[in-house]
Amino acid sequence: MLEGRELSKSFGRTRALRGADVRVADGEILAVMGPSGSGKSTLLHCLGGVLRPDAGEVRFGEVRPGAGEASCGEVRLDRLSDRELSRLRRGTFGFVFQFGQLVPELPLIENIALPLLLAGRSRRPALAEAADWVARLGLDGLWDRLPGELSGGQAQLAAVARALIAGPRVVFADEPTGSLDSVAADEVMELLVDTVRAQGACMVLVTHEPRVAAFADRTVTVRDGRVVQPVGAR
Ligand SMILES: Nc1ncnc2c1ncn2[C@@H]1O[C@H](COP(=O)(O)OP(=O)(O)OP(=O)(O)O)[C@@H](O)[C@H]1O
Repeated sequence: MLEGRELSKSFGRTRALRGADVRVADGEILAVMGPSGSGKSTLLHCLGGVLRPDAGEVRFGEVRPGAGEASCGEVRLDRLSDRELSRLRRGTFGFVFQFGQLVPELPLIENIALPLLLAGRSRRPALAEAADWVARLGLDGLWDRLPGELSGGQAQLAAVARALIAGPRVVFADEPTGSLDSVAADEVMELLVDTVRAQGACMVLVTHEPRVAAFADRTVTVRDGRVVQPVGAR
């Protein structure tokens, strides 16, 4: 459903990606591991349409059996306009990063409702849906707190809820538990993985931690800007 082929990306003289190939199947949770600076985040950003690769292809959508290369359900992200990319990022993809994703001036409930409000949903139903998430996160009573008044774990649960509330087809998570202790990290991972599976979405999960990668269906390693497939991988 999501595939990067021969992806290359440089920042000045730094070659962050050097022909990376990766594929995420429908409903699959893929962990991406590898040493610091090997290109994991750059790969996630290229797959998620945050960065445009210098070379290579990013394909997203259904590849129907027998429909050939140019199946009509498939989109080439690397060829989309900035406007089309931003629509895809807002409506079809969900993002969770390590830090600082909540809008500091908005209360918890409005932070969670934000994707629905940006998509044009009226305020009342959007806030009602966000309130269901607040309850599910066990954060009842904190709905009007500002992000600065939440613990790191609570803020990260809210960031996950915000990434998932609009039902994205692909979730991109870059070190989603990097700033948390192991109890809060497990809570965040369980919420992410359970919801991604329930929604039938797929996920690209960048992490340094084997404990977090263990939540995935499959793990690949990035080394020097290329994806190294483990022995026996599909
Ligand atoms: N915006 C940028 N400008 C300049 N160099 C960058 C930029 N983003 C990444 N790089 C460089 O590209 C290389 C790959 O970075 P990337 O963040 O993808 O690695 P990573 O594997 O995710 O690292 P980490 O595990 O430390 O987060 C690094 O050498 C990094 O310094």
